Amino acid sequence: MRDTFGRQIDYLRLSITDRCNLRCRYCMPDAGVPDLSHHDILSYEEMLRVARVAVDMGVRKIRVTGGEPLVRKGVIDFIARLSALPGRPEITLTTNGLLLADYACDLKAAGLSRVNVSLDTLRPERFLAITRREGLEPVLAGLEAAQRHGLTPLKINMVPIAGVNADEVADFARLTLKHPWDVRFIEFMPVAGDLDYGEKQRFAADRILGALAEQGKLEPISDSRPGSVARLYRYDGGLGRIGVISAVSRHFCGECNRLRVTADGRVRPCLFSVEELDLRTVLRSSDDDIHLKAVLASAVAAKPEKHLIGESDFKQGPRHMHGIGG
Ligand SMILES: Nc1nc2c(ncn2[C@@H]2O[C@H](COP(=O)(O)OP(=O)(O)OP(=O)(O)O)[C@@H](O)[C@H]2O)c(=O)[nH]1
Ligand SMILES: C[S@@+](CC[C@H](N)C(=O)[O-])C[C@H]1O[C@@H](n2cnc3c(N)ncnc32)[C@H](O)[C@@H]1O
Ligand code: SF4
Ligand code: SF4
Repeated sequence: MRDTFGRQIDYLRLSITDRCNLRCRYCMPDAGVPDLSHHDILSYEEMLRVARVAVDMGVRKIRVTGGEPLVRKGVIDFIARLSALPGRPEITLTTNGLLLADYACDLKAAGLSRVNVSLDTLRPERFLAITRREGLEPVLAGLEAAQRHGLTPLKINMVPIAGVNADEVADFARLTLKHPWDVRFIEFMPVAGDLDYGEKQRFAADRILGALAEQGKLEPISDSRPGSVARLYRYDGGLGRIGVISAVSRHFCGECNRLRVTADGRVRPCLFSVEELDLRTVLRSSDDDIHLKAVLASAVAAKPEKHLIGESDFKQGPRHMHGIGG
């Protein structure tokens, strides 16, 4: 699939739930999310059909996300069926890691290739302040389990916020000296307007790089994979790599290779789309895949050249990140 700007779209981000066992302040309201009825959420059967058709149209990588994907019942079996699809797409997962120690072995056996784990602090009291829940220890155990079971290369995603956790950038970066992990720092993105951190607390890539440089000399690494969102570096002697995902200050939209499907069956041409396409109605009204293909092709055709953050016509959509999947 090629979009109108010549970009090859071969990466599907599939959100399997909008619910979560954490309440990160920049992602989800304190009260959680209103219950969607069983009927509103795509069944695994429906998602497998979407995935099969997308693979048929050229998708090579599927990322399972959420909300927290590991809280949806039956996720292991779903991943096993995804990874067995004709065309054998690469199946990856983005998780907060809380349940990873319990699931890592089964995820690997189900055919999952690797995991990206979101973690914003290495300090227990801050973990509670940021996520409104306890849980640092299980996440750290989850990282070790994922490494042990070969869900690698393991990536950690950290969103630094000034005055909250940005002073831990160097501590996170130092993890790469001892572990073969990619530690990636992500700029906060204004997806929906009413969450906890404001514009003043953004910690942009230049500040991240400044904090990293204080630790030692960063060697840039070139990443030839198309569609990679991070600029990569390494410290001398480090086992792992350091990434900076400058989604706002220096976007990577020219390399965009992705489509998103939400748990309630909408396709989003862009992470920041205000308009979505309704896949669910089409899924439920016809068994002929031709209609499904047409919706996916329309979403690809509707991909914008780039996001408009910082420009006068940028509009925030109604969905929070937990309803999109990152
Ligand atoms: N602006 C923007 N940010 C993205 C996009 N895709 C992922 N991100 C952000 O990058 C961060 C890391 O995303 P992940 O879920 O780990 O996925 P990924 O970076 O595509 O994963 P890899 O396959 O390991 O490269 C998250 O905060 C996402 O919201 C995108 O298309 N646009
Ligand atoms: C929405 S979560 C879904 C998967 C899983 N629950 C997790 O936390 O990894 C995916 C990613 O989005 C990131 N994220 C959420 N809100 C964000 C925001 N406003 N700006 C930047 N990243 C955000 C999280 O840090 C996480 O890495
Ligand atoms: S970032 Fe992930 S873990 Fe945190 S509230 Fe959002 S969905 Fe849940
Ligand atoms: S912001 Fe939109 S166009 Fe840019 S990389 Fe992300 S999804 Fe693609």
